[in-house]
Amino acid sequence: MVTIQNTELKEGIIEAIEKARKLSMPVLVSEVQRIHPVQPLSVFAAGRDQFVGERFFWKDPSDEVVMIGIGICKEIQSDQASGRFFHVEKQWQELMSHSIMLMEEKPTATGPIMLGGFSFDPLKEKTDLWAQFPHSLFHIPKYLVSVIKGEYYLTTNLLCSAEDDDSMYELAEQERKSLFNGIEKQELPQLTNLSQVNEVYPENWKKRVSEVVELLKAGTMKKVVLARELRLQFEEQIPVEPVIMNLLEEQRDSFIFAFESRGDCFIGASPERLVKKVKNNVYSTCLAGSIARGKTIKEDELLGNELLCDEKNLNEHQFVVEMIKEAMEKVCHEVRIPSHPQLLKNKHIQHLYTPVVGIADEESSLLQLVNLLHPTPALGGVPRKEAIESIRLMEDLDRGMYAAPIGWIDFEGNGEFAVAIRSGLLQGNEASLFAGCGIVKDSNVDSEYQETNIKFRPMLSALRGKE
Ligand SMILES: C=C(O[C@@H]1C=C(C(=O)O)C=C[C@H]1O)C(=O)O
Repeated sequence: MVTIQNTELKEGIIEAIEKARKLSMPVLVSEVQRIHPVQPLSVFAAGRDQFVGERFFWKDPSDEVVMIGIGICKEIQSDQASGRFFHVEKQWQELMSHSIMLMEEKPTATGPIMLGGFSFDPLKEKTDLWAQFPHSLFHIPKYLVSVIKGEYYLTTNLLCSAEDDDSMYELAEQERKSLFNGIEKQELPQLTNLSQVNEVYPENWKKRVSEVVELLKAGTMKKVVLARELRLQFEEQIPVEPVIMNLLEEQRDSFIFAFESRGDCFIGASPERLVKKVKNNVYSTCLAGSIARGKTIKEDELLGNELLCDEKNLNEHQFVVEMIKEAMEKVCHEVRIPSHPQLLKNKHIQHLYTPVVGIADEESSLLQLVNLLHPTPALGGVPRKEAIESIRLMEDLDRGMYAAPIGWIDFEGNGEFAVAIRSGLLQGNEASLFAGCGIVKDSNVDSEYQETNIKFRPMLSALRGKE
């Protein structure tokens, strides 16, 4: 039983309405209370009836932060191509600067939070595939359940305008009661049958890889990441809940995310952190260089050792290390990076992995770091500008939010962004899955193709397709 306490939300709403009248702008009121433990996926499922299309699920690899956003209190977007990170940040800071917070304690990832992300390349022509996701899109959820180090919190966010009155309180109370009523008895919908898997023009993709290899041999570029798409058909509409459940079970050490917008859902299990900021502490990840998992422990070790010694993969990895180091040094007075990569093993794949830790200068912000880091050469290439231009021109794919930053920010500027890989877009009874790999001048077309097949597996398996 989730008990929602009577708190000072009503007084907060009255105060926010008065403030909204004085300032002639809407004012956010945010209330946080502790609640009894509740299954995160049941909260997500409970939002299905009233808030389908307005939900967000997030879990980090260490289970430190689990968040479920239900409903939209306010949407923040930007269609600007240049300066989009700062445009979003400005809107967020403005809203925060006059918001009212009702909370006895301030654990991270509670209170007003914006959840969402950015597209890979705002200059790439948008296709119908991503019509439901603007290039920069964040939701401040109406109701947010956060599980922080085993403690459970419910945040209620309401945006009060001059025309509102205190009946808002009764409405919110009714809404959250009906959301939490019988939550433990929630039954998750079943996954429907997968009827078809189509590779989207694989031969064209291979041709593009060869063209890029020639370009790299001839020119000054060193690396370009090329991605491709699988299109899946199901017998009926794909429910999000069982897909999240499968990802949670199978991809334990990954960021699990699901972002609903206007009927579609972008979902995935990424092993790659772009950046995390807690006060002045900054964390990032260099992840590039991949090989399959072995079928036996012995084979797995052999493959891992092969990867750790493989020059092509080590070079690909080094591009990422150098770029992340350079980017972080712009806003950090201390950056620590181990000199050799280690292995990061997920269920279907292993990678070269180098963690990065920094101490940020006082005035630097999380979105400033996102701006500096996205896209790293793990998803774009080297040099960054030329590689992005080549991807824009040569890749027959609208990446949308694939390979782009997805995550959250709280009112104190703390938060985390993952790189949205191992991901897919659910659209009614169809899904698109995305996977790419770094092309360098000694790339072999068939091995790169095989590598993308491995990278489709986490999502394919969660959708119960053939692995
Ligand atoms: C591009 C993807 O993955 C990225 C590319 C990698 C590589 O080329 O080795 C490894 C990890 C990711 O940074 C993907 O999964 O789609």
